[in-house]
Amino acid sequence: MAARSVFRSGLFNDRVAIVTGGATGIGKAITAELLHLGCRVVIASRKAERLEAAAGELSQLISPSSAASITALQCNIRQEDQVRELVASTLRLHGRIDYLVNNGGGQFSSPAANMKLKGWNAVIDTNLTGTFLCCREVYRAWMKDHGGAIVNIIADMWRGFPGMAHTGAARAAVENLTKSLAIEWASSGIRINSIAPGTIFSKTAMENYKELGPMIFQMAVPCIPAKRLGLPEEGTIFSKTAMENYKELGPMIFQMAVPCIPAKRLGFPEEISPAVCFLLSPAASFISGATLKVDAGQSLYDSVWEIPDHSSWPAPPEGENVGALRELMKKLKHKL
Ligand SMILES: CCCCC/C=C/C(=O)SCCNC(=O)CCNC(=O)[C@H](O)C(C)(C)COP(=O)(O)OP(=O)(O)OC[C@H]1O[C@@H](n2cnc3c(N)ncnc32)[C@H](O)[C@@H]1OP(=O)(O)O
Ligand SMILES: NC(=O)C1=CN([C@@H]2O[C@H](COP(=O)(O)OP(=O)(O)OC[C@H]3O[C@@H](n4cnc5c(N)ncnc54)[C@H](OP(=O)(O)O)[C@@H]3O)[C@@H](O)[C@H]2O)C=CC1
Repeated sequence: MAARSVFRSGLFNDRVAIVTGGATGIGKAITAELLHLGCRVVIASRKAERLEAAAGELSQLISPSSAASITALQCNIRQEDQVRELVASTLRLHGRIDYLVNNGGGQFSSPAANMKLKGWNAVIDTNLTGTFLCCREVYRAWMKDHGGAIVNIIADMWRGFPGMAHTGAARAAVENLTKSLAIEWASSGIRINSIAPGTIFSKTAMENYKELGPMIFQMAVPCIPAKRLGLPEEGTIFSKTAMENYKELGPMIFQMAVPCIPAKRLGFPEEISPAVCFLLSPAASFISGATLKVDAGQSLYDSVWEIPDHSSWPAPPEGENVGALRELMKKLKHKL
């Protein structure tokens, strides 16, 4: 991974950052750019092996004359004691914490009606409670008395998040948490902002959705007049083996988002990290409680969620306008 940055090298010399989820995807790009700018970075997530491998790889990017360093610390942000230990270890190691990037998180894709409480809780605990715990611990242990800057990575949930309702709810809550903390902690000199990425491609993000291939069958249901999948004995599509064949197609859901992105391409982690560095930097010294959408306008445009044709909606109230429309439709039908 080659780190590049539009910012002045040495901008973050002697600064210390914690980046959760800093070993993969967007987090890895953020870590690489912070290192390039001279920062001492602690990356934290659950999978120790992956953390160590990323730390080894990213340390190769640090030039011998740089003040930068990278340390991997295992931490499940859902666990209060582990978050406390992450913050304490960082302070033991570096003696300060200037920046926190709450990037660790994620979800699975599922219609809300099918979600188990355990799955709902896993996503809320990770994205909302995990972010809260990290913010609270760095505040209590360091930033309360010394100030600092925090960036929370959220998501494009502005029109809800159909198919991932749990993460939509959690990210909207983090956006609101960002505003509350911006006010509560202003007097400590803490700035806190959010970044809402559009659809960002990375190998690890893609792998998270590999089980979605079989969903392609379910997605076809609205288009089938019988409103259910056919069975093999009916000579139609659904069978276990047919489904197995589509296992590889899950990651295609990233590609399926492209028509809904005004840029007509996916975003990449290296297009999120400059926005994070900007919000951490002195260039953003008057910005707090804000959310920066980094989505090429995706949130203003189209949705991948298809609503099948239906007639389930309650009828409109009878009156002259409904009557007029009915007459018009009758006439049009007659003409056609
Ligand atoms: C396609 C375009 C997407 C655009 C937007 C993209 C956004 C992104 O965020 S991409 C980044 C993707 N990366 C990740 O999501 C990585 C982190 N994610 C996770 O670790 C998991 O998704 C997690 C948040 C659910 C946590 O997993 P884990 O720690 O393994 O949780 P548990 O084993 O405790 O499972 C709890 C519970 O959750 C339910 N569940 C988990 N996975 C699924 C699934 N694929 N389908 C349905 N339900 C799932 C399930 O109930 C689990 O419990 P059990 O029932 O006992 O298995
Ligand atoms: N890619 C996209 O299109 C978008 C991504 N996002 C968000 O951006 C962030 C980064 O995602 P991205 O890089 O794409 O995907 P990745 O799957 O590569 O990154 C998710 C990271 O979060 C870490 N993580 C997950 N759960 C925990 C936990 N309980 N404790 C500590 N770390 C955890 C993972 O590490 P480990 O498994 O080792 O714990 C992993 O490093 C996530 O919050 C994601 O939801 C938001 C909008 C769009």
